[in-house]
Amino acid sequence: MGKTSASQGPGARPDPVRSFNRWKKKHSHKQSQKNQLRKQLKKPEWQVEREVISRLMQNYEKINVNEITRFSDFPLSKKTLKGLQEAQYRLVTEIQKQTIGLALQGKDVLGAAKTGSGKTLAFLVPVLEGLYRLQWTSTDGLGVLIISPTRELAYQTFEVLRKVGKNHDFSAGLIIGGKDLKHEAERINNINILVCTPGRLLQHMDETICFHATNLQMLVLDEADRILDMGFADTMNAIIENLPKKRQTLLFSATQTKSVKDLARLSLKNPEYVWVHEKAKYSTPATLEQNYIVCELPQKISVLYSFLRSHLKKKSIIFFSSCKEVQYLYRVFCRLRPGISILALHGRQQQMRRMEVYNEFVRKKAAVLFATDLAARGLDFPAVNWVLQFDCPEDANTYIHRAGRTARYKEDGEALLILLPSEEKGMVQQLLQKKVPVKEIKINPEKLTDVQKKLESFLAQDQDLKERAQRCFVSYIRSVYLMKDKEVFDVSKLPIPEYALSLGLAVAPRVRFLQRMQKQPNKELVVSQDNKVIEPRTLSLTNDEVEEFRAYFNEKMSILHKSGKIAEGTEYRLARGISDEEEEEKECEEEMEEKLGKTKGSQPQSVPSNTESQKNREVPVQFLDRDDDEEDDGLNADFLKVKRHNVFGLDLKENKTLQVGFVS
Ligand SMILES: Nc1ncnc2c1ncn2[C@@H]1O[C@H](COP(=O)(O)OP(=O)(O)OP(=O)(O)O)[C@@H](O)[C@H]1O
Repeated sequence: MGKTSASQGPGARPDPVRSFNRWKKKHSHKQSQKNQLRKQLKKPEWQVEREVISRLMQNYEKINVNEITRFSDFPLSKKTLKGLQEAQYRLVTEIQKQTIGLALQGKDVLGAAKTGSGKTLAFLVPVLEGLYRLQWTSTDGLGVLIISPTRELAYQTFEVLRKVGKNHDFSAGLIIGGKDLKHEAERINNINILVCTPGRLLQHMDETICFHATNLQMLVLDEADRILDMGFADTMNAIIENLPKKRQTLLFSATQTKSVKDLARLSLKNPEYVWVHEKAKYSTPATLEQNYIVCELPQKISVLYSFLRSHLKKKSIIFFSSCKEVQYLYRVFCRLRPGISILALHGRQQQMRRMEVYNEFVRKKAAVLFATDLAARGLDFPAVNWVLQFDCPEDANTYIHRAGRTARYKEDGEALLILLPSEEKGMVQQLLQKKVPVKEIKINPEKLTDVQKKLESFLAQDQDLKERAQRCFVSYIRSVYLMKDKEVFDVSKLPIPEYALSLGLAVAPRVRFLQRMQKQPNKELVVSQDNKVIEPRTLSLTNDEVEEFRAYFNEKMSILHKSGKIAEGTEYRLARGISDEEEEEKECEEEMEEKLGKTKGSQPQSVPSNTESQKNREVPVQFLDRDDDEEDDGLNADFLKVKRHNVFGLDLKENKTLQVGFVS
């Protein structure tokens, strides 16, 4: 019996190799048939997406604000939700909850909410969804315009857009000036979502031949109140004229002012008004503790120094009223070495430098940022513990914006306002009217260090610094002189010679406009030609005069804009009345940092290794000696103890000896 007979017999088993091959052939044939069928049936991707979109859109009408707690409760695309989740955004804030649904439904929205309440995502989510819904592609051109008042804010919005929109395929661009127009013009046409500043946008509309917004679907005006405060009303009108009438418009603002409502009337159609904190007891975040101190002008620098020495491990922003103050005091404080890293941010810096400073301050755990109101609105610096308003803000809205740089998104924060005795009554009244809960606290005189002598000696050795001190002096006086609210700002009440001394100057520089004013009859009744008694003139400008002045600059600005002769950033300086004569010298902050690095290098005990010394050189002033750090905790606790218990010791208003001490 051979093998063959056995395999061919009736009970024989089939050859497993042959039957596997047969099965395999049959299976792969079936598989290829199936694949072919699937290919025929498979819909194009766009079509599948279309179906998803129409399902999402059907759910728009069902959005119930009361049921929304997370972004995923909104009918949003997978791409947007993924971007939000990856950026750790899950729960919605009140303004997001109330506006996203309305914006998805295609309505125009005017949204107002406290600072730090999440307005950026409230418009970015609808922006992404709007274009997704239309299956927008790069060939469709410009679909969304987001207008921000400042370059910094535009940059920040652009960064958030990049983060949450990274799973979409749209192209986004940032057009804020600072680069040459031609460079931007070459790229502007391939952008679907454009984040920009008003001045630069209008310049492109006027000068870049291929730039057009005929396909525009959505316009977003962020920080609308600031756009208007900066004198961009005419620019905005001109921009809006260039946009298609059929579009959706979202307008966001932290404060509700008359001018915002005017802009809304001009740019929105039957808008939904969402003012989430309208009925709130306070207009500032509940997690923000707010206090003010009253202090004579010549003491302010020493108060600031003492404050910094007490908060060496904190992150603080100090607001000043002019660039020149920031420039001078930044340099002086670097030399004073309070023991913490100091940075400066103001409108006269080169754009690149502004970005560097912004990023550096964001990165640092403990640092102090000396800033003008450029940093006051919209900028989102994480984990800022303190906002100190060194100079009184122009009005309560500016106060709210400045203070809003801390206590953002449920975090704690503290705000301290320094007021001159002449500013106290008017400003506190305004703040209370605006529902800002501020309490007066006192300075602990034992914690004050007088730095005037040190400033004098710096200035004696450094002519450049002296000139900066003089410019700082003039610039501060001018800023008070130009303030609109004469109830709060009265230049005649400033102790001019003592202020000059406190800056380290031996004599007060001549201020032409002050001299002119002093020549005018002061507090005397003036008799007109027809023998009628006319109101006495005070040393300050009248409201009408200031208004006239501002109108003049706004007009000048818009003419310059139209003729393309203006560089961005200049507009704010003009609007604030800082003349061209005073054009700033070249920035030399790096040079200062380098100098400081070298000084440090000469202290071998604080430079243990090469790498460390290199690290140290990267920052202007960095914990220059260890004693400072050790002292920090005690000082800080003391400051807080005194503050919390409201027993700041000596009342400055009553005890003038302290003031004399500072000006002597
Ligand atoms: N849903 C959210 N979940 C977590 N964090 C959020 C959320 N929304 C916003 N934030 C964070 O809160 C902070 C403030 O947000 P945003 O800058 O949008 O506030 P804003 O209302 O525009 O403030 P301002 O009026 O000062 O410009 C940011 O750091 C942001 O990342």
